[in-house]
Amino acid sequence: MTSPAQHSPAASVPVSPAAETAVLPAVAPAAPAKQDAPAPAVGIPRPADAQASQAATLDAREISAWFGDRKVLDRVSLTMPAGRVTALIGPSGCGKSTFLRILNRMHEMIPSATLAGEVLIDGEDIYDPSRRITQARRQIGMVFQKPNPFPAMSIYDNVLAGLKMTGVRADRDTKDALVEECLAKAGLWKEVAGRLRQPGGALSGGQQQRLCIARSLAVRPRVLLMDEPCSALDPTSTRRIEQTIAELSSEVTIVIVTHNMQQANRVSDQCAFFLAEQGTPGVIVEHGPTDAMFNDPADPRTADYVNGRFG
Ligand SMILES: Nc1ncnc2c1ncn2[C@@H]1O[C@H](COP(=O)(O)OP(=O)(O)OP(=O)(O)O)[C@@H](O)[C@H]1O
Repeated sequence: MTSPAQHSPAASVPVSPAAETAVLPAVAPAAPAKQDAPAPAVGIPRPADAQASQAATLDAREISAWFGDRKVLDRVSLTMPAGRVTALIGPSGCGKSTFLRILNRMHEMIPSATLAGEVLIDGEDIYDPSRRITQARRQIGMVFQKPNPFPAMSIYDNVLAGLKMTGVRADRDTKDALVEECLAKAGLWKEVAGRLRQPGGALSGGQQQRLCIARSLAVRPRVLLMDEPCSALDPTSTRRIEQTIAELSSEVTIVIVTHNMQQANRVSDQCAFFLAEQGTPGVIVEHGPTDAMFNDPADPRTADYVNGRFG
C-alpha cells in the first residue's frame, strides 16, 4: 500500500475513507467481431503474467491531483472492471485527462504536478516504489487525442516501436505475426497489408489512429487508456474506431475520455461523470452502468449534462 505522502506535497491533506467506488456487476463482454481476424500468433513474446485474456481491473482509490498549489482532483475513486469499457465524461476542465494520465503514471512527468492516492492493477499498486515506471506503461497503454505515429517510420516499424523500447527481442517471423495480429485487432490489416513499408505519416487520420492503437497493442497491455481518440476524426473514421473498441474490449480493459455523449452511450459499459463546480477540484458526481447514467441518473446534474443542458 502506498501512502499519499509519497506522491504529493500535500501530505497533510486529510483523505476521507468515504469516497465512493464504482464496481459493475459481472456481465459477459460482447464477443469480438470475427472479421479481419488475426493470424495465429505462435511464438510471439508474451509477458510472463499474461493470461488468455490479459484484461486487468484498474482500481483508482482516493485520487487527488495538484498542479503547483492548485488542486484539480479531489479524492476520486473508481473501479474500471477487467474487459469492460469505462467512459469518463464531464465538462471541459473537470480533470478527466488528468485522472487518465494518473492511471499510467504520465501525470508525474509534468513539472509541478503531484498526486495522492493509489492506482491498483489487479490489486498491485502501480506507484509502489519497488515497481518500475516502464512496467506500468507496458501494462497500461495510452492512445491520444491526436494520432501520433512516427510519420517517417514504416507502418510495420510503427507497430513494433513500443516493443523495441521495452527491450523485447524477436525473430522476423515472430515480428511479422505480431504486426499482422495487432493491425488486425486495430481493424487496419486489410487496408495496409500490401504496403507495410510505407511511412505511417502517409495514412489518413483515422488510419493513423488505428495504427497508434496497433502500436499500443504490440506490448500486450492489460488496460488501454484513450483520451478523446476520435475528436480529430471524421464520422466514418470515428465509427471504425468505435468498432475497434468493441472488438478489443473482451481482451483489454478500456478507459475512454469523450465529450461525445452519443459515443459514450454507444461504446461504454459504465460511465463516470466528473464535475468541477465554481473553481472547486474535480470530483465524480455519479457513476454506474451506462444505461442507468443516460436513462435514469440519480443526480440532476448528470441528467442535465448527458442531455446537453450544460457543458
Ligand atoms: N499541465 C498543466 N499545468 C497546469 N494546469 C493544468 C495542466 N493540465 C491541466 N491543468 C488544469 O487542470 C484542470 C483539469 O484539466 P484536465 O485537462 O484534466 O481537464 P479535462 O476534464 O480533461 O478537460 P478537457 O475536457 O477540456 O480536456 C484544468 O483546470 C486545467 O487547467
